[in-house]
Amino acid sequence: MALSFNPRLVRGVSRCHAIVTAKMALAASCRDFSAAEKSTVIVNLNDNTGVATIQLNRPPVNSLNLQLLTDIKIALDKLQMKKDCRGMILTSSSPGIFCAGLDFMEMHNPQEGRAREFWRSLQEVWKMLYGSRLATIAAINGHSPAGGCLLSLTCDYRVMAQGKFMIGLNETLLGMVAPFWFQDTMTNTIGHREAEKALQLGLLYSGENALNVGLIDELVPPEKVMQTAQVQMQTWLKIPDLARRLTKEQMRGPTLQKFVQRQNEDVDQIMKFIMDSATQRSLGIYLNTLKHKQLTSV
Ligand SMILES: CC/C=C\C/C=C\CCCC/C=C/C(=O)SCCNC(=O)CCNC(=O)[C@H](O)C(C)(C)COP(=O)(O)OP(=O)(O)OC[C@H]1O[C@@H](n2cnc3c(N)ncnc32)[C@H](O)[C@@H]1OP(=O)(O)O
Repeated sequence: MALSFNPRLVRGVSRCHAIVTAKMALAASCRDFSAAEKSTVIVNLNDNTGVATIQLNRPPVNSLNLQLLTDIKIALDKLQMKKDCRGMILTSSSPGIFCAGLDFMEMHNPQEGRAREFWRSLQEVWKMLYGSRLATIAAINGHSPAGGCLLSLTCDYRVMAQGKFMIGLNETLLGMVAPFWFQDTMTNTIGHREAEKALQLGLLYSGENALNVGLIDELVPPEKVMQTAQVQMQTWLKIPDLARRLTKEQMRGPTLQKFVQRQNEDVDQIMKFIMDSATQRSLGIYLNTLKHKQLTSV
């Protein structure tokens, strides 16, 4: 079967693989917790406030490949082991793009072993973030489709930048089905009826409409996103940690338990789906759509 081939995308990916690690000047009270020299995340912990920041740092669009997922997991592991860390703000080092979702190169004609590892890493990152003991806020400073939207939905609160940015689970537009745990995370946030529409139609919301349906909690000018997230974090950290954490556990527990029960089955289903030629054909068509910039938000 002939597959669509998008040279522009392939160029983008080889560039992505040459990972750029931004150097940050650290304030005296901040410690750099980045996973490694060539990490695709920048992590800082402010010792005075107990609030950490994880910046996705995989230009140009922070698409989630195996390395970025692994680096997020390492960073979270380290932060959650620090007793004095109480909150985490998730954002991007590239204003204009929070996260473009899963890296197409992990999905397009993958090796099965790598694809399994990739999917398990995504599951692990979701599970850690959704069940995190930390108060978590997504500072969504740009586009946030699909897997990017999922990452933000794992957080306790979402602040998004005003502008022409879009957010949503647009999987059906790719001819794909958002897995049940993507769907559950969305439904828990915006309710069943809105999630039914959003998921079936693959809706990408503008900031205003995302605010209207409760997909985000605040919409602010781009330069105020981080500051707003930090102010909001103080509200969350005023609550005694144990009470807040146990409440979160109770609210999210059933979704996490369902996920754990079906986690292996989910990997098998995804593998069957992604290794299928019809899936690869749809994906190829979508990649051409992306090339011609036909994505629009509602
Ligand atoms: C192994 C198992 C895997 C999968 C299982 C299969 C199915 C199960 C369910 C799947 C669930 C899927 C979840 C997803 O997240 S799929 C990804 C969906 N993402 C999108 O649809 C977003 C696509 N991107 C865009 O719309 C735009 O790029 C964006 C984010 C609005 C930014 O626009 P702009 O600033 O104009 O930048 P460009 O479009 O020019 O992009 C720059 C550069 O990046 C490349 N790129 C963009 N997105 C991705 C991506 N997701 N993966 C890899 N590369 C990406 C793009 O091609 C450009 O490359 P260039 O060479 O031109 O610089």
